Amino acid sequence: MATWFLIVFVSLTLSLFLHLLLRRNSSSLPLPPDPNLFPFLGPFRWLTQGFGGLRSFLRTAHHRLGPIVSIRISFLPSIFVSDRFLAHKALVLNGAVFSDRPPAIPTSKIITSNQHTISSGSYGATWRILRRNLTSEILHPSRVRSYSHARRWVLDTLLDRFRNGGEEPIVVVVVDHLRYAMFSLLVLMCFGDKLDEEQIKQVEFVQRRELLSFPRFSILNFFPNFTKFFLRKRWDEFLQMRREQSEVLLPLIRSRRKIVESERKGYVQSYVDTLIDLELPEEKRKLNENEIVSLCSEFLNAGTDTTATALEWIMANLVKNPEIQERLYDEIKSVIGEEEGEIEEEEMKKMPYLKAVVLEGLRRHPPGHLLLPHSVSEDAELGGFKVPKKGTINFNVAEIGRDPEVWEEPMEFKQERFVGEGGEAAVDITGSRGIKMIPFGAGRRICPGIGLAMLHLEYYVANMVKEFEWKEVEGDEVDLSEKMEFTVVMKHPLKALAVPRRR
Ligand code: HEM
Repeated sequence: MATWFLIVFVSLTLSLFLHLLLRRNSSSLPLPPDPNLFPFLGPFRWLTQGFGGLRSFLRTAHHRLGPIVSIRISFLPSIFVSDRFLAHKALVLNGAVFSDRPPAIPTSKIITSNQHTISSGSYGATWRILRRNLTSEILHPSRVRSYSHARRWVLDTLLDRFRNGGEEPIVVVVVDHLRYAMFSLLVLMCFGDKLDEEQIKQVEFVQRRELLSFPRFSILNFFPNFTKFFLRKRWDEFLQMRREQSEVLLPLIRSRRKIVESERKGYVQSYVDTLIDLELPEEKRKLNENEIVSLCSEFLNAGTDTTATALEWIMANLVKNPEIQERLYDEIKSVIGEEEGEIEEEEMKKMPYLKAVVLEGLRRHPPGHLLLPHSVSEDAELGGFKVPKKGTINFNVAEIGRDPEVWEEPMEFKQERFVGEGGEAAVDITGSRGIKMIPFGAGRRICPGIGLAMLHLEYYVANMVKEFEWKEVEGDEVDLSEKMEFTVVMKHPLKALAVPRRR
């Protein structure tokens, strides 16, 4: 008895001692270096230049101070990491601590219905149930297969637009069509029914307006009590935008609710259907309509802009490098011949060159140059520095994918990196075995849409190249300069001549 007591006593004392020691250690560590001499004033310089300003500011800061820096925008530091080993250590090896999200700023609170979305939710039971619902009910491979008719419908519309009713080649602003196509597809997956062009355009309008207005409304979050008084008009404008979004999405949600409640059998399940009956475990209640609007909005934004942006970058590189496009077309012909009709998903599995082109597109031009902000659930250590609880930490996706230590000539588009032995198989795009590129993030917060996104990218690139030869337009040559919107887009949108392969 006395021995047992002694063992328990010693173990408890030891763990208490270790706990205190670790606490002391992590809290006595310094914060990562701050490039600003005057912490709060410095960021104003790049805030006035938008996200593009932040990017060049970070590049200089990392160059000067190393792969982990901190910047003070509010009272808690924002930490930025550009090193792949540190990213792996935090996101994968220490995922339980590094997977939280910071508390929402006032405008995000409204957009996310108080953090009741997957991307904004704190790391806990509500986030888990929302994420599991999306992955198991909508993004599961068998469910994704059931949407193949929708992908084909959208492809036909897209190709018709490129043909523009005739056989003569036309010049197209590619991204406009790609964006509309991705909206048509995601709106269908979200609300179940094929909507007409007018309705899809309405959804696209309210969603894009929300995405593009982030910089305009971000000022409202600095001292909101003050801005509610002095910037009242801008607050009204912001709230009006949210109301108009609800006016477009709510009728679609309500009509779906009727279908679910009438227990009609035999229809393909949509995302809204899965949300209607979902129970929130912590609050022991179902989602309200406002929360369903936020979740639908998240689904649409997450799956459209990112994919359309990546598609545009890939097509731009195929236009700029006709020899890569021709090799891709040769691969397509070798698998399916020159017959009419779409390339089916099964056939894409026999196209390694296609996959290599898509991966190189994501490496060289990741749609997001940073992840969404992460936060730690307790004080933590990274790279010898302290990461304080509730501070934000983010990872530089673009710098990691362009690291010259890993990628030879990183700014060149070289799809052969991913071909053959030591190629694609050697790069684990999920980052779980080690990070070389993280266009979808890594660890517990990794993009749950990774499978769907890869499918959409491969499917639309392959079918667009099968139907058309994409050529540079004289006077409108491909320019790979970047511009920061919600994602990092082409500063000069791709214009290309779509020449039908069969007339
Ligand atoms: C090329 C297309 C896409 C890219 C490059 C992309 C990239 C990303 C990235 C970088 C993150 C942040 C990860 C982090 O914070 O650690 C993310 C999160 C997320 N993505 Fe995607 N994504 C794409 C497509 C999609 C699609 C098709 C969907 C679903 C329809 C989707 C749904 C989400 C959601 C819900 C989150 C939040 C995850 C969480 O916080 O747990 N994404 N995505």
